[in-house]
Amino acid sequence: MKAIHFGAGNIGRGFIGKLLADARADLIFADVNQPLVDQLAHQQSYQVHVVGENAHVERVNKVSAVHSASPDAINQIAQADIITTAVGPQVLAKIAGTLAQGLTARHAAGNNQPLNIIACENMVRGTSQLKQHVLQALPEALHAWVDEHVGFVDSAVDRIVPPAAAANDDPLEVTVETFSEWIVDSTQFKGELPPIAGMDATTNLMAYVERKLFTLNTGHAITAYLGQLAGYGTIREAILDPAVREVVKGAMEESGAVLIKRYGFDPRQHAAYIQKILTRFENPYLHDEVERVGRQPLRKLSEGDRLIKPLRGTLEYNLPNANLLIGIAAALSYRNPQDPQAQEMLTLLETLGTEQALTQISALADQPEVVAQVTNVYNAMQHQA
Ligand SMILES: NC(=O)c1ccc[n+]([C@@H]2O[C@H](COP(=O)([O-])OP(=O)(O)OC[C@H]3O[C@@H](n4cnc5c(N)ncnc54)[C@H](O)[C@@H]3O)[C@@H](O)[C@H]2O)c1
Ligand SMILES: O=P(O)(O)OC[C@@H](O)[C@@H](O)[C@H](O)[C@H](O)CO
Repeated sequence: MKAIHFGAGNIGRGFIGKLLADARADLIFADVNQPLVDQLAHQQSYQVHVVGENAHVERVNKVSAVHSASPDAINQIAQADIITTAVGPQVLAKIAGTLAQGLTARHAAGNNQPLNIIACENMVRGTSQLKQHVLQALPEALHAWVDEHVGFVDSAVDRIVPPAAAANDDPLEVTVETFSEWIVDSTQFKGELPPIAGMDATTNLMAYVERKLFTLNTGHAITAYLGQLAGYGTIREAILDPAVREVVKGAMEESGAVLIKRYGFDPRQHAAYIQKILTRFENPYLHDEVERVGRQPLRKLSEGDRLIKPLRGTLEYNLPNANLLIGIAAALSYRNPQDPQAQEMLTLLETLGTEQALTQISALADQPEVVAQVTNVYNAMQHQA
């Protein structure tokens, strides 16, 4: 099995790339970070520290790396059996051009073997969105061939992987939690399901994507935003504060009530799922900064993402949402001069005012009452800060 993984970052090296290597795939990382590409190409292996219960170190061997926009990457796409990504939602559109060039070369070479492409990003049906970008970049004459031979497979991916400590002298080493979950949509594959241990297939992907994004990521984001407001640097410090924990747990329960109603999850199992997530946030072996988890607040406040989509669910089913509203106000309060989206959000708040900025950022024009409620909480937070 020949595999190309776009994005040799935390989740790329620490989770998806590792599973592909464990499955004995011939694995090539594709990234834009040239020093990282050079280091991987030179070293061809790296260590993964699995921390928590049964802590141990694993080595990933025999990997190679190319620049993601290079002719090498295009050649590799022409020959690959599986392509995965962990580049960030906003980067999918950027790699679509390279994928389209690779597919064009594959077609020209007469390679009709099935190819499956799986985006492993924190978003709902990210691969389907990537497919649209790729089709836009391809001549129409190739669309039918792509439909026949290339599977665009949506997935849900869960493993907390913060960046390695700055003091670490091995830039390739990654530290990961023990827990991991990678679920793919079995209905979208072309050819046989690739034999990758740790990749589980389902016919009911949406339930798993929303369960993960609207529980773990909802709680994670709120922990980060309330954590920053309370002056904490890490997720662990924040979640150990009873006041933060109460809102985070409450917001996950509010979102959970929507998920239970929508997908029929067992309420007791869902409560256990939330409890396990709280324990994962407390992980004493991970140093996960609130700035990583809170990154790109405009994305996190967008209508289909972890804060607003669960809120919309509570409005649809007439369910409680007081903690989600606090979480949204905390997200608006997030400040980070190093994060372009945090800066853009601040500019919007200053130029438009809170109500109009939130309405625009989160597409809430039809919910003026909710916007007013969040604004009240936000104003109170600014006075306390
Ligand atoms: N870290 C986690 O805990 C975690 C867990 C689950 C899902 N995710 C998701 O995985 C994705 C990546 O997250 P991460 O934490 O690994 O981020 P990261 O910043 O560590 O890694 C992203 C990598 O993508 C590379 N990249 C950027 N533009 C590229 C391009 N055009 N072509 C190829 N590579 C490019 C970057 O250089 C970087 O190495 C995100 O969508 C994130 O939401 C992360
Ligand atoms: O990657 P983001 O920015 O969408 O979200 C930040 C974290 O919540 C996220 O990376 C989690 O660590 C991950 O989703 C755990 O599976």
